[in-house]
Amino acid sequence: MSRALNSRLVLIDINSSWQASRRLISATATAFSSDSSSFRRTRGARQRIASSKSPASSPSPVRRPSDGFSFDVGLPPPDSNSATISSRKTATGPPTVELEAFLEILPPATKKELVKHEAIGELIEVVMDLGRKPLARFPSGDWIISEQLVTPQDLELAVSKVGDFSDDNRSGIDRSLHRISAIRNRKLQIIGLTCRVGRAVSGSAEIIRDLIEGGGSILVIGSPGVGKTTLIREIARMLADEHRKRVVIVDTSNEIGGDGDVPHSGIGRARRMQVPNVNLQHDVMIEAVENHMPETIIIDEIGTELEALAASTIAQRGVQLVATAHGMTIDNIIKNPSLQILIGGIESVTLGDEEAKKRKVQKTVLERKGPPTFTCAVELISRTECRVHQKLDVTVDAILAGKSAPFEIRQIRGEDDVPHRLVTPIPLEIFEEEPTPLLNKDFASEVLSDDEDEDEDFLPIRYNKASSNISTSQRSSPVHVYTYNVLEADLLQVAEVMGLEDELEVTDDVGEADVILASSSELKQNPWIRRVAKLHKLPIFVIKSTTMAQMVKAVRMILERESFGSSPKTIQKSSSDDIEIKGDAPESKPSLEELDALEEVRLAIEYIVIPGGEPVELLPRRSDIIVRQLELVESYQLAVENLGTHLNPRLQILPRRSTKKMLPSSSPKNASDDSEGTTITRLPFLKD
Ligand SMILES: Nc1ncnc2c1ncn2[C@@H]1O[C@H](COP(=O)(O)OP(=O)(O)OP(=O)(O)O)[C@@H](O)[C@H]1O
Repeated sequence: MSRALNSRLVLIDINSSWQASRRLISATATAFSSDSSSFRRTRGARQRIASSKSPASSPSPVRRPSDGFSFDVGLPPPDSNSATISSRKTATGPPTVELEAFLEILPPATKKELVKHEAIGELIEVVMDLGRKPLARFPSGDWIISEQLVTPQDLELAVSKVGDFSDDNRSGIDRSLHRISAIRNRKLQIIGLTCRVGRAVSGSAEIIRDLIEGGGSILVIGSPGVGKTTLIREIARMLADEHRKRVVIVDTSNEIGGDGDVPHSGIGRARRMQVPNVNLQHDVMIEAVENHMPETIIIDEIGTELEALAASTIAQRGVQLVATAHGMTIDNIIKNPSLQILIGGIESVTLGDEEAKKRKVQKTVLERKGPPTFTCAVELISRTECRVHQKLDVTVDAILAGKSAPFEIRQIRGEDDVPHRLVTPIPLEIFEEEPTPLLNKDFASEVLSDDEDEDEDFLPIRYNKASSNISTSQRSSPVHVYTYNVLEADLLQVAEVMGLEDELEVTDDVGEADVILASSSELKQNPWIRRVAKLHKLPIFVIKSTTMAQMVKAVRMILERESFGSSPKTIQKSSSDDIEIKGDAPESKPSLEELDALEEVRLAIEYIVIPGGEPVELLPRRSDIIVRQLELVESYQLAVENLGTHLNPRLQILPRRSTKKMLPSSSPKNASDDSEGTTITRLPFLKD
């Protein structure tokens, strides 16, 4: 197998203009053909692959104005000459010079075995844990190198050959890109090493060349080891060498520019700032902008809130940012409170009736607070495939609205005998979804029928809102939720953003739970969830997908159930084995208007009156509904006034504690037999 990395030196020499190369790369059907010594691309650009036996032809990776650009696959150590470049061989060949530096740190016996592996050129990591067999990681999987267990001497030998470990327990080999990470025992002695082979992979950023050239800030995300660092190293080189930009790398673990004070040539002309202490990364990021006039800043791993803030400051100063963050998808970033700022931050917004109707969404929505720090985002799926979000703001807005985000899938479609195969962009796909159903609808319609595939995004299963087994008076605060296949952290995060974190708790003891929240797929796969629910007499809320919007709905419905619950109900077994939760007074089921009115009260109190200390005037309502509103205000022990008229009663909730208890009345009249502007104290109150 001869993929780009493990292969011989490849020179791509494009004489056409930069624009031409750009067009070339973005062409959907870019085709290559190759043989052992050369390959052609069908759009006129000339390339040649220097024979691995022709070291003299190895160029500097720096762009030469006269001949377009050139780059090599498999980078030499900076002090090596061209001959060392050409020593790169196919995967089945002997290791390269730089790989040899890596192998040097291994115990001789381990090294001897490892070099025999046919895919040595593709080696990713060697893991050495005290008292265990040494392990090699390849793209194809893990491989036990030898039966001999790792000894303290093996580890000592390795440690003696690498630089000092910094406070993130990482070290490197001078002038190489390899990363050595230590695991320590409680006495801080090193008992394990993860030794990663670092490589500069020229051409690895072709897949997003258009984004790089576009000048926008790029966020690269992907799971550990997928190739993020390798990608941004190449981006740094491209921008510095080919675009002559002033690029500064904030290199926290010396992973991008390699260990030692002279940076690896893999970063080209880009400058590199080392970071003395991992916790100072954000300071160095700001220092880079303030002192070195960069046009682009490259950062590996934005992980803390301070770093995210620094990134946003940098972006505000008009500097292009290229950074990585851990996570598989944008959704992960949105749900990470420390990193949320990178996508603009999120907040919970209560829509007015009209707006809610116009948008066809529930009243409380999550929205982006401000512009994202990055223009676009790249989700690295593998070294050869990524999802591109050209407009991060659009993507984030779509996710928050519970819709599928628009994205582009890009692949490098390589064949074993083709050293490089470039971008195959698939046109932007926008998957429009119907807006999720309104929350404030008749709950009766949300009770699931036997057909579990009912077309609802979020449904309480066999649970009638008016049929809670917990009455308002019995309500335990917070509500304890037991989840199946719904991430606890996500749920709590949503509750926090909605300001409801005190009202909801996730429990891992189903006996303590008030409700069950499950994903529909989980419920389908595990019928015993129903049995558990039945046993504990719990309603099951089902969400179709674990998007933020769905979670918001889930939280709202779970808590609204508490707010609106009426008298204690019982869970009854249906004729089938399924649980059926029946209300004993279906006629008391709240109307849509009533739900809306109560929701208005709840939001006013929880978002404005209590946190902001401001009074809120409610909409005029029918007097029977006013009575229900009063009951709800009473449960918060807040004072109210009637600002309306006899025919048009209207409440104002005041930010002060009620000294009286109100008597809920069943008679609408009670709520309204006053004239304009009279206070609600004319309504019947209980004595203190
Ligand atoms: N395009 C590529 N071709 C060949 N090897 C690659 C490529 N990209 C990455 N690698 C190799 O894969 C391994 C992991 O790459 P890298 O360190 O860039 O991943 P990462 O996503 O930054 O990991 P982490 O999140 O753990 O820092 C390294 O050994 C690297 O040399």
